Formats: sequence, structure tokens, C-alpha cells
Amino acid sequence: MNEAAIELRGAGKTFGRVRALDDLNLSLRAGELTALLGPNGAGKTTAIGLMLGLLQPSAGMVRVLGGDPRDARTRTQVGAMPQESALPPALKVREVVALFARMYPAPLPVEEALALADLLPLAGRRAGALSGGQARRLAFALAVVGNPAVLYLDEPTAGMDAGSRQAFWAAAERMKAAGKTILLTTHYLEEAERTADRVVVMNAGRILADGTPEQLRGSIATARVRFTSDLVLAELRNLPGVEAAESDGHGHATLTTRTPEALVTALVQSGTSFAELEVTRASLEDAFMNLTARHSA
Ligand SMILES: Nc1ncnc2c1ncn2[C@@H]1O[C@H](COP(=O)(O)OP(=O)(O)OP(=O)(O)O)[C@@H](O)[C@H]1O
Repeated sequence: MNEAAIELRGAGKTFGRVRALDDLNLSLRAGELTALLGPNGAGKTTAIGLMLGLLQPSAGMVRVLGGDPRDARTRTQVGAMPQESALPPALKVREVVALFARMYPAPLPVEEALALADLLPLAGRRAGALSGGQARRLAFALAVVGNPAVLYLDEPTAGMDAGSRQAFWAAAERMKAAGKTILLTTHYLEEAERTADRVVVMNAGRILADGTPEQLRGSIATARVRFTSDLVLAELRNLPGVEAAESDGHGHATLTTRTPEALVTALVQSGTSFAELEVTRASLEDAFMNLTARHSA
């Protein structure tokens, strides 16, 4: 059933003295949409480069659909949307898509690829005349027109306006429903969270976290609970689920926890009088920033 469509085992990549990827182990199941997140330089594009067969691993192995990513048979089953793509400026949008379709054994109808990328109204425009966000949509059309089993999308929504983003995610949903294995990189965690089956967080060439969006939220999302009371630091630390506690000496306490409800319930049940209660949830974005910052040497 859901066997690995993409597999990296002990994969490493160095560029001179730069270790871009270090012992990467990743197994992506067929039909899943995985979001690869991480700060600039984390190694996301390099990982995609290995999976596309554009780069040779310095260590370990990479298999795509059971084969070597550089084999012609594998390549015709893979579509990619690079971070930057050079488009032939004089050709019209429809012509560029038709040109790409010819490179694949069983492509989608050109009109269908144009529709998926929300490009039908722009099909007659020269590629060189497209705006940045429109050019991203054309790059998406080129990635899907071959009707590939595996799709790599490197920051697909970068530069897109809100409407284009929405259209993009709707198209990604449709590709997923059609059974495609999709790996995309993004800096927009909240956006990816809605559609991704799985989120992999990378930093400095390594995987920091890997799971469903819910699991990721559960493992890294924290809340801050503030109040004033007579409790001393040791008592604050004893409250359930407290990960960090601070007290300013005037009774103002700031606690960090993943389970603010349990903490506040225990506080109430303890009978301690407290005031100025304030609970703020860190957004997943904040939690993700903390996670990657903590691991940056
Ligand atoms: N061809 C190359 N030569 C030298 N260093 C490289 C090369 N390609 C990538 N690197 C380095 O490898 C590291 C990982 O880069 P990579 O492009 O994979 O990161 P990324 O996670 O995709 O970042 P971004 O979010 O900025 O796209 C960086 O330190 C980068 O400078």
C-alpha cells in the first residue's frame, strides 16, 4: 500500500567545507503531501537537488520510486518547480506548457495544466511579460503538465498574492487527491499546516522535527501563563506541566507550558489567591522559530 515513494538513507552533501546535508534519513510515503521547513540555508533545496538527481550525495543513498533519481525512467515520473526558473521570454504561456508536455510519456492535456495553475486567462501572454507571481504559476504548470507521480515544489507560493496562494493550495489538494506524492518547501508554516500530511523541520542540514502538523504543534507549541501571587519560584516550578518559570521578586510570575489549561486548573484548585491572569499561546510560527534558533550553533 503506502510504500516509500522517496527514500533518503544516511544522505550527506558537502560543498567544499560546507556541510549542507548531514546524515539525512527521510522516507516519504506515496500519495502524501510533505512540507519541508527550515530557515535559509537549512539544506532544503540541496535535499531536493539530491531527490531530483541534480546533485550526487557525498554519502548515503537516495531512491525515488524505487529507482535512481538520475535514471530516465524515474525522471519522466517526476515534476519539479525550482525556486527560480528561466522561462523562454518570447514564447507564449500556452506554448511553453505544450513544449514541456512533449517531454513526458503521458502528459496532462495542456489546458488542464493551465487550469490547475490558474493560467487560462494568461495563456496567450508572452512568458517574458509575466509578473513574478504569474511566473511562479507558470513554473507550477510546468511541474504538473507531465502528470508525474512525484512533485517537488521549492517555495511554490513565494511571491504569489493571496488569491494565487489560495488557488495554488487548492491545486495542490487536487494533485494530492489524484495520488501524487508531493514534497514542497516553504517558509509559511501556517499555510502548509492546513494541507500537509506531514511536516519535516530542518536546520543546518539535519532534521529537527518530523510528524503530522498536530504532532508538531503538540511537541513544540508552547503557551505563556502570567499572573501575580505569593508563590515562590520553587512552588511555581511545581505546578503541573511547567517547562520554565520566572519570578520578578514582586510576585509577577511568567511560566512556559504546553498544557496551560491543566496548569491554570491546578492553580485554581490549590486555593492560592492570584490575580492578573494572562494566557498567551505561542503561534506555531513562533514555536518553529524557537526550535530552529535553539539548534543553531
Ligand atoms: N553549490 C553550492 N556550493 C556551495 N555551497 C552551497 C551550494 N549549494 C548550497 N550550498 C550551501 O549549502 C547550505 C544549504 O543550502 P540550501 O540551498 O539547501 O538551503 P535552503 O534550506 O534551501 O535555504 P533557502 O530557504 O534559503 O532556500 C547553505 O549553507 C548553502 O550556502
